[in-house]
Amino acid sequence: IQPQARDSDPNQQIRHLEWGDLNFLHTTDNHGWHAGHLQEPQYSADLGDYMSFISHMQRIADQKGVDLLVVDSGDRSEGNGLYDASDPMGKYTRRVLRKANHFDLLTSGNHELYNGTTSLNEWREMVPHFGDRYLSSNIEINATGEWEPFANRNLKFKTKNLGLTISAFGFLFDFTGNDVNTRVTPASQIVQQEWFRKAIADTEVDVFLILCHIDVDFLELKFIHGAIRALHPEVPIQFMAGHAHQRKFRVFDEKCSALESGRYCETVGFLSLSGLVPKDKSAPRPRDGGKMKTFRRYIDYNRVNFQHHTNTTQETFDTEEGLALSREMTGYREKLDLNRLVGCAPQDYTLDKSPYPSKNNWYSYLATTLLPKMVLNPARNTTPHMIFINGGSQRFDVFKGPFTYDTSFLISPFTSRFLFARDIPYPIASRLLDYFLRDPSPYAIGKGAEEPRKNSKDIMTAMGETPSWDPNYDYADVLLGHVSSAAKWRSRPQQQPSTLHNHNQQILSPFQSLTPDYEETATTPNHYHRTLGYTTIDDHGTTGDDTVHLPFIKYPPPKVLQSDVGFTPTSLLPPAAVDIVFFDFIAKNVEAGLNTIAEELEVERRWERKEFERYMGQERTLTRLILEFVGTEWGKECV
Ligand SMILES: Nc1ccn([C@@H]2O[C@H](COP(=O)(O)O)[C@@H](O)[C@H]2O)c(=O)n1
Repeated sequence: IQPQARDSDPNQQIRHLEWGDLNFLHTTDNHGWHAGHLQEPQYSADLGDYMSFISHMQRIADQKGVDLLVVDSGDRSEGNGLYDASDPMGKYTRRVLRKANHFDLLTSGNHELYNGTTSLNEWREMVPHFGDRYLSSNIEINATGEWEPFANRNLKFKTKNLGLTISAFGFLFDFTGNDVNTRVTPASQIVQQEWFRKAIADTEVDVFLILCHIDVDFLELKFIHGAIRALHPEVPIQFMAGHAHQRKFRVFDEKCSALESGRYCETVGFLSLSGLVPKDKSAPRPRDGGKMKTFRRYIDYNRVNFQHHTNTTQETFDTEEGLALSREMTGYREKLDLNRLVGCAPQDYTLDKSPYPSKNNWYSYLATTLLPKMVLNPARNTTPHMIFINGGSQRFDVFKGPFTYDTSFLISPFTSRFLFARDIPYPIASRLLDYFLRDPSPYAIGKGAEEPRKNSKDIMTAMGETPSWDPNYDYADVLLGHVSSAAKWRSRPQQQPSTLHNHNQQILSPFQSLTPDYEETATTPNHYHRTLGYTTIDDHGTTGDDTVHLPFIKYPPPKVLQSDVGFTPTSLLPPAAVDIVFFDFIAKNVEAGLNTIAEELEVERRWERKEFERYMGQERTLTRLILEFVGTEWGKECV
């Protein structure tokens, strides 16, 4: 744990783990948060603590004679000062991850590929270090003038204790926002390639393991599932998924499920498979034979929970390696000056725990206060303008109290530049937001590829081209929006709110009664403390989270926010034309939006991206602007 962080409340109710034959610890979308959450005790463990946890879990697995695999689904990059403040970015993150060397298997996310230098450094430093264990079945890199697989496409191996034969792959969703030095082949094409078909034709495999940076509800998983199931109706398939920044678990069939383990070092996903029978007759027989069973649990990323699950104490938990790694990260954080106090946030500003717009919402604060004050171009300041920011560019809540140099990266890590399109006729400009809201491009977190993924034509084409396609799949649920059995849980009859009480015997609000954990709450002994946290509902029900929490309400964040400067949109006399100011990250969307609207309005003018100009200097990133704003506007007396 880092010196500035605090341990979580030890008096919370924690649900246990059920070990199986093959067990997993899974992380995803950590985005550089390996030093832990300094302002949130519930997620305050760091990578050193996680290493100690893994070593105890490994000991338990060995004692039980079962297997444990530690896997990571990518997006280790971007989103925390430990990653973003170094030059080159990720220098220390990659170093500590190599030193920890704790992954049995890992793969890449989209954030390893947005920036050409990031992908090159990942390929140069991480891929050779992890060797065969770094899996990437659908990414290629051109680092030497030739295209080559980014990492190992498939690994077949036997587990240490039970000798289970695993065939593992690593997939990224159909991502198209990558730099030109990498290319991503859609899963629907990979499943038809010779090498993949040969690999899945293997009849010795006990478990197909698909490590992927793909949300459990994305269509890509159906392609992979369908291709394997067509050859192996009975062999277990396990997806270890990522990308949506959520805790999710989805059942595909009796022997196939997908686990997605949240984000930002808030969650370690635990999954166990029991009832596995090795095809290799010389392998030891698992004790629990019989019907296959899958168990999942989302562990809150803190030392108290890690100790609970390993039956250790403050005195017996830490390993030498874990402590050394924590110290090393403390040193890097000091070197990067991440603890420097910049200002004091006067209140909490949240991305999705308060409605947009409202006074506690960060996007609202940006739109009304910060952007108009900080996004400046002396030559154009007097021209009315609209500033557009894609919602996914803002990554984390601001907490009341100390705002450090590190915080600026947690909130807004990207180095996007501000561009502008000058003198856009108001009738066109005023329709842009609506265009963005209708456009399927990824403006927000976890949204995936640019192409509309629910396009029935694409799906039918792919089905036709995949000879082994399982005709029993119901594609309607993909086309219409997936309704998993989680929805059934949500819609099942609830207890009356008036009969429910929390541990302080307060009557719960009707909203709270919607969360199934309250059925437990009503019968839980009073001595447990309840903190706000995850109350996940997934395909196995309502008890996936290891810690029994009070729920927080989540509101939809804006896909794109608009800040109007120098005019009042409701005025009867709007300006004839405005400047459109935006991140270069959405430049192609602005270009497409302007031209689509112009066409709709039968205006002849068309725009090209090369006409867009810099609104501010290259170094005036939103991260920098936030730092300057906080330093001058928020004061340094934290109460
Ligand atoms: N340079 C960038 C890169 C990404 N974004 C935003 O992040 C979203 C993707 O993040 P995930 O963690 O969900 O993979 C993407 O849709 C953008 O909204 C950005 O703003 N700038």
